[in-house]
Amino acid sequence: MATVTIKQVEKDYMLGKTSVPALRGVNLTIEAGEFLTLAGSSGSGKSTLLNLIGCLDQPTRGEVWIGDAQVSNLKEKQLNFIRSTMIGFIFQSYNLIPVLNVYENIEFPLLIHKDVSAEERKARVTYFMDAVGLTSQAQKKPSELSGGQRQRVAVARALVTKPSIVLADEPTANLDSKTGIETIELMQEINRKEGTTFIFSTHDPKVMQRADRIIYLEDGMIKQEEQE
Ligand SMILES: Nc1ncnc2c1ncn2[C@@H]1O[C@H](COP(=O)(O)OP(=O)(O)OP(=O)(O)O)[C@@H](O)[C@H]1O
Repeated sequence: MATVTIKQVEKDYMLGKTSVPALRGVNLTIEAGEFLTLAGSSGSGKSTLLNLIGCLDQPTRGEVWIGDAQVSNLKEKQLNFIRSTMIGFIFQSYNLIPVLNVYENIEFPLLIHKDVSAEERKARVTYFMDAVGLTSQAQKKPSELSGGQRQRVAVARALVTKPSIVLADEPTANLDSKTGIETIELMQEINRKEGTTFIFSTHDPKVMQRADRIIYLEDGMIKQEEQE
């Protein structure tokens, strides 16, 4: 089954009284387990599309489906449920909590999942902290880590709730090229192992080449697509 279906999606932002078209008729189907990137120059609509898939915003026209739910029809409570159970987010600026250590940052999104026992929580945090190679840094605060290590904490934090989709808006933008590619390779390894769908955006051609499918956006439309 398709994990994400985008049908004739348009998104306009209002800038004062002027309407700015950010997406202009996008159609896209993403299957479960894909490792896909959104490419395109600044302003082409990558973040807007990721925000719609992440249920952080609603399209002006058209439909966004996550699994079998059309998200534009859902109330805030149902959107919250989808966001917290089906989707993991990784941000350009990591968004870690400075006062929490590595272990606690990874654990944090699980604390609202009352159905996950303390034992299961510990097992999951331990598993994903190991998967991103940070077990030896468990007690460190984000300020004591390198950029690449911080982004690995963010990857583990996005995965700990076992979402079916992970969204990453320019996850390598603040990393040097080598660390950026290592981060993408880590995401790819998890994609292969866990079957999690990854959708990320990038400007960097070296990073984009690591994806199995590249969707090129231009002026709010899909211009071209490449598949490995
Ligand atoms: N909140 C907003 N209000 C008004 N216009 C916006 C808003 N967010 C985005 N836009 C406009 O929508 C268009 C698409 O922006 P978007 O951020 O989706 O592009 P992007 O490809 O992610 O760019 P970048 O690579 O710089 O992040 C741009 O013209 C942008 O200026």
